[in-house]
Amino acid sequence: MDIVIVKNYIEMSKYAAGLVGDCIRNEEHPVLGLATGGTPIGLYQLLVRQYRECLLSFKNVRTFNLDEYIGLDPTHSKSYHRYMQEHLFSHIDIPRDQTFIPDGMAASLQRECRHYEKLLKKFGPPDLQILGIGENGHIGFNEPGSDFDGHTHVIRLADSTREANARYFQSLNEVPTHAITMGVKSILRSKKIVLLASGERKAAAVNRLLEGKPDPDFPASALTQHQNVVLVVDQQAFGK
Ligand SMILES: O=P(O)(O)OC[C@H]1O[C@](O)(CO)[C@@H](O)[C@@H]1O
Repeated sequence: MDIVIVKNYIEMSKYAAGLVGDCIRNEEHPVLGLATGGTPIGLYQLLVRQYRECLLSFKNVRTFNLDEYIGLDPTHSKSYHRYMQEHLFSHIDIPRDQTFIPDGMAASLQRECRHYEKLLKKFGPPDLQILGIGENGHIGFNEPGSDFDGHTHVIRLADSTREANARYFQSLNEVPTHAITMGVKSILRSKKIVLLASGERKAAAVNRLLEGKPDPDFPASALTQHQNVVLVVDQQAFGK
């Protein structure tokens, strides 16, 4: 794992935007794996800026999001569908049918998981996968105890994740209890993985990741089994 230590959140976002820009410019049909949450918002702002300045086009890009809450309609203000529209898709020239996010409202969630995995196999794997890290070590919504061989599946969110994400909702009660997430194995198929971590809240998770021991109780540790991972971490999250 390559480790890039940057000063702060802005520098982390800039570094990541550089890697995404390189990927889009170098690949004929780039496939990006995208994350949500607070971590990649700065990255998306920079990508939108590069598009507006005509430095980047997303016309040939396909995107796969890691996860979606179960039970939230795509128009729900806290759904990841809506998040992606608000932070990225509605501001750039990516064709709608080239963006994929699991459907958390699907009548059959199991069928939706299989369908998403098929799409990943057909168009993927991502050339570059953006990841954040949960305070409990989750990647996507693969919670502690997740199988490293897992594909896209339904997951019950850990209490610690619901508590951490309650800051995005009006109250803890509103945070969905379940999500669809790409599995650890689906994530590890990506050609390159960029893991972003910013702020003191992430320092313990980053520390544990750097211990380097694969442990299903700490899902991010699966990344130590991948040959092309860049951890972009700011000084606070690195604990220095
Ligand atoms: O960036 P946050 O809001 O701290 O969340 C950490 C990670 O957990 C997830 O929200 C789970 O989907 C990631 O997408 C995110 O990067």
